[in-house]
Amino acid sequence: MLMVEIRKAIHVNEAICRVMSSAITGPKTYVAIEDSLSYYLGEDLLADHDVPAFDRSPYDGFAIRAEDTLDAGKGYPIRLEVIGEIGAGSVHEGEVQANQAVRIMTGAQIPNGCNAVIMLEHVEMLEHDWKTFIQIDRRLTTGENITRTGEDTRQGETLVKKGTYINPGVMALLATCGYKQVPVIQKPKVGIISTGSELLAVDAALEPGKIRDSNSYMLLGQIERAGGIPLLLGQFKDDFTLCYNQVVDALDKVDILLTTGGVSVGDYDYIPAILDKLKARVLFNKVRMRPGSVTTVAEIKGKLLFGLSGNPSSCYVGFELFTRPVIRTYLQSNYPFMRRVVVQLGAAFTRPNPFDRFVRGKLQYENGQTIAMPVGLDKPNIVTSLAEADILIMLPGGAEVYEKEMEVTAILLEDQTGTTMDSFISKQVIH
Ligand SMILES: Nc1nc2c(c(=O)[nH]1)N[C@H]1C(S)=C(S)[C@@H](COP(=O)(O)OP(=O)(O)OC[C@H]3O[C@@H](n4cnc5c(N)ncnc54)[C@H](O)[C@@H]3O)O[C@H]1N2
Ligand code: MOO
Ligand SMILES: [Mg+2]
Repeated sequence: MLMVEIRKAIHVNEAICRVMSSAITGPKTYVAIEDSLSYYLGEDLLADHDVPAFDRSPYDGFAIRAEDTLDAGKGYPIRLEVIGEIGAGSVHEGEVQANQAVRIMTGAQIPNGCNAVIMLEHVEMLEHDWKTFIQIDRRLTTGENITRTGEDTRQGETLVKKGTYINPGVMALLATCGYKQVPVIQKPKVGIISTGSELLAVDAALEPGKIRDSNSYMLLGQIERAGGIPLLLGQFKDDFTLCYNQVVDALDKVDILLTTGGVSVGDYDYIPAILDKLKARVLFNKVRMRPGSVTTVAEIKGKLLFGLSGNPSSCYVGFELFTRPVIRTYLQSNYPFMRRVVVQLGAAFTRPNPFDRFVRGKLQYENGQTIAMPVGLDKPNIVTSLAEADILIMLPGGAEVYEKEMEVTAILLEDQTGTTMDSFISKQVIH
């Protein structure tokens, strides 16, 4: 009689800890600033100069000396002679004297001698003896309407820390500080092998008993969202030698390897045997979670292989919980884990489950309240629910029944900010 292997299921937190203890960090490299979006910064970004580097005008108007306006008031305008004009990028030569003004545009350097700016709309202009004058009927204070040197930041300040996700705002700072080439952490190459004799290519017509391979493309998107470079290595039928050779071949080409399917206890589930033959160190092969309980992670010569389930929802959740933080660690992110929020559950879950559940859901905003609304059928083989999902609703296992409007924790899938492992794990209920 054949014996079915009984696997020891471990808690999700324990599984995360085991994976993270084998996660490695990637090397530093340089990319052109125009290509730097979504990389992680490889060095602290320091201000190479005061920003701005000179006092400048925030308005189109006139640079003046505040002391010349001491006697100005409603009905008692004072008059200044306009002795020049500068646009942004130009500098007024010489020193502005008493009762003189310079017409100035937004962003232009404040001329020497001036200490205030008055907006164009607040003066009256007049011509007299071929000269231009402005009339001002209010008193200005020293420093009024002047953007000060170093107001934004001071030279030497750390503007962005190493390990920060480069968003468009960080790109502005990189440009401000003159980074044509940006130090970043190299993105990991993450290989995808789909296994299953039932799998068809995406452009193939359906045949009896067959399905199109959707996990490959789902994982491709998940890898990119996590910050890795996906490599589609193909779909392979359930044949031990074929799959074994593909895995061996792939391990040479990638930093992290993902397989989908063939990881459970079925007759054609060859991933466990492949890991065995590779003499891989299996970190776990059963997790107390739904979906994704069959997720298997192993280490082979310093590389992690994620044996993700073939079931689409299980594959998706297994990736987000275990592979994503490994990719983010490779990228040297300071916050490799997904952030969570405490929200109201939008629909009841009355079927108790001994395993922790990660329900695909979306955030909704109703009457000032944030609601975690489950999307689609909550079964591992479901693919349609994934399109709408932007959160995983965590429902800790046990005898509990989850009523609508109860407070639950939702993991944010689209958020790039992230959090630390300690903070991610401490928010989960430990059994
Ligand atoms: N006797 C038991 N049977 C099963 C168990 C168990 O503990 N004992 N676990 C179940 C759970 S839970 C899951 S999840 C699945 C895991 O199956 P595998 O990871 O071995 O995956 P496959 O058997 O290859 O396929 C499962 C399912 O997913 C479809 N699939 C596979 N690859 C793809 C793909 N690339 N794109 C779309 N869909 C895919 C496949 O056709 C199957 O329907 O095992 C349960 N069984
Ligand atoms: O591994 Mo299965 O995904 O628990 O659903
Ligand atoms: Mg199977």
